[in-house]
Amino acid sequence: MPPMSANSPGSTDPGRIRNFCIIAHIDHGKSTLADRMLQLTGVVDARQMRDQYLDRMDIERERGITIKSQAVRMPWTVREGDQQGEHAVLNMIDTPGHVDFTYEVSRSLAACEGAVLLVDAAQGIEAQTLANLYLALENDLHVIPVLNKIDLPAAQPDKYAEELAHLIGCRPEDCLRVSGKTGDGVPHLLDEIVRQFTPPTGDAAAPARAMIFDSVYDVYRGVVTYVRVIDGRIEARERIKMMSTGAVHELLELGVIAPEMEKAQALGVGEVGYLITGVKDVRQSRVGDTVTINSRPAKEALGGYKDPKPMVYSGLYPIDGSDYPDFRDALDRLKLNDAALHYEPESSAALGFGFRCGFLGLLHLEIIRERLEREFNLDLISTAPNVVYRVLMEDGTEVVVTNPSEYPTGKIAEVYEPVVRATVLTPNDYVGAVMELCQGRRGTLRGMDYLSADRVELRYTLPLAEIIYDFFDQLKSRTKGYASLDYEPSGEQMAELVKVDILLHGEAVDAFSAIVHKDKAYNYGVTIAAKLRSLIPRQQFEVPIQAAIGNRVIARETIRAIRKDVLAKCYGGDITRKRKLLEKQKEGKKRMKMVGRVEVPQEAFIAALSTSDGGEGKAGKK
Ligand SMILES: Nc1nc2c(ncn2[C@@H]2O[C@H](COP(=O)(O)OP(=O)(O)OP(=O)(O)O)[C@@H](O)[C@H]2O)c(=O)[nH]1
Repeated sequence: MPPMSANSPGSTDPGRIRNFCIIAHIDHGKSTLADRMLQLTGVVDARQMRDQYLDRMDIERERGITIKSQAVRMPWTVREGDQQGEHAVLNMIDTPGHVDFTYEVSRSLAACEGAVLLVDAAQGIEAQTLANLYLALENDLHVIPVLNKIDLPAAQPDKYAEELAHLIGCRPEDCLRVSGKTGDGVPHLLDEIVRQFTPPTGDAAAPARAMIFDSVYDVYRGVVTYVRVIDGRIEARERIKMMSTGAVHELLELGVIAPEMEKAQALGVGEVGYLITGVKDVRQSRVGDTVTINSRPAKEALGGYKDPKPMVYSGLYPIDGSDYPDFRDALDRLKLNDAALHYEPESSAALGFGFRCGFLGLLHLEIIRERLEREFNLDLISTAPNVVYRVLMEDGTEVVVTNPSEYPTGKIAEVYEPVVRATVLTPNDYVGAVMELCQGRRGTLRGMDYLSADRVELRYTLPLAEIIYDFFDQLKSRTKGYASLDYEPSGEQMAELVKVDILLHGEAVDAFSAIVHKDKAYNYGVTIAAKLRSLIPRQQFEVPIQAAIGNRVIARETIRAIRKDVLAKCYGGDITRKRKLLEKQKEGKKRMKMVGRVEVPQEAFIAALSTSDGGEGKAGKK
């Protein structure tokens, strides 16, 4: 070990530092490799080791996915090669792998000089391998291609080294081969990280500038902000300033993660660490923002700060109405840790009081919902997710619609819907199936490339609304699980959309209103109407279920009345008496029809929403 002073936080020579991240398609083994690195560098010993050390949230561990990025400082002494014996400080920044969190990935990348591109040697390149690689290249990172899981019998490292080399433009032998599981090849990878990645450069004398690449809420300590120092130096007990808002906070503590929090006196150029200010809300300390010192502030913020905007909305309602206050408190608590979560109260005739919530995507929605149910013990129902529409009225006004039941009724000139640029990677055999699916979802083919003889990249522009439902499940089932998907927002397009209302006994049921493409309106109407018919019990009177666009009914189902058999005791005999009885019954029914209200058990709504095709799309792992 080098003497403490040379490599301790605040006084580390930037020349010794390497800031890097591991990028990979989901399940290609990023967390496992990170675990091995922690062990090999000695920051976690075997006794403390548990799988996926860095994924701290329970949900992360159970789902095996990384939601929030973390950064660990690891000492490494080069074992072989021309730099043998050099004492380096490695900062490994773990990045989330899912499309919903691309913004966090790109911020983490901006804090690094290099990226380890990890590819499962039994699977080859997948859609997020490409997406992450492009993000890394956009951030000017040096990329080390690495094939993982070489211990697997099904591994084909030679084949995929060719593919990877072709993609990056290097030689197949430049692709390293490791097993995160056994540790094979990992020390060599650590050596190569020191050798190939450049150390950070920054102006030590300039006013401090540090980029926030993550910010998490801790119940005991308030918000913990992860930063990478670009210029200057941040010392404990200084007052820091957030450059996007101008807010000034007292710095209570700073330090590094190794892999638990370790207090330090300062953080210098190129260093990665944490800041604690005592603020209680992550919105005050947002990913992408620049931190400077209040007494000597930097003039210009680091570029690239972006406010995360919700892409998908859904109404969340407690199944038991008396849970509403708890639900509100739970959302307030979650918000402290999630700057991207939006919500406002709404009420629905069918579901009672709840909140309209905005999410980055479907996985984000599922995670929040699961956390609400698990950590706060709430039973919730969510309405079909929808995207945000921009409606231009003929009178020139503009309405932004986040809830279908608030779709304007006046004269509409144009409607815009968000679109995404999607990349699908699929084996050659399934190209036809993928194209059929994308076309059925109003996709426009933008390009097609062969990455190798049997692997094709298809690029589509697709309406976001068409993929938030069951697109991913469909893609997987049509390609026997072989295709992978990645997408990013790509503006909006004009579309012929209509609002379909579902009327129960003549009254619109807000929870089922949906904005759909005009060609799909009929299908939506028929499906929901049929589903409700099967779920709502028969009443004393006839209940029509209608799907309508404006005043035009496009589908109808009827729940037949329970017909009391008034003739039961009237054998044979007098036909006029029979007729009289029937007349009377009809009148009774009529009265019921006019004055009666349909008694629909809430369970029926809940069942209809949770099983509808467009209901809770399963985002799953991508
Ligand atoms: N045989 C073998 N299995 C591995 C290796 N590395 C990872 N795995 C397994 O692959 C699966 C996925 O590994 P993770 O490390 O969770 O993958 P990840 O890329 O971090 O996944 P996300 O956090 O969801 O992005 C787990 O079941 C691991 O046990 C390896 O080198 N060899």
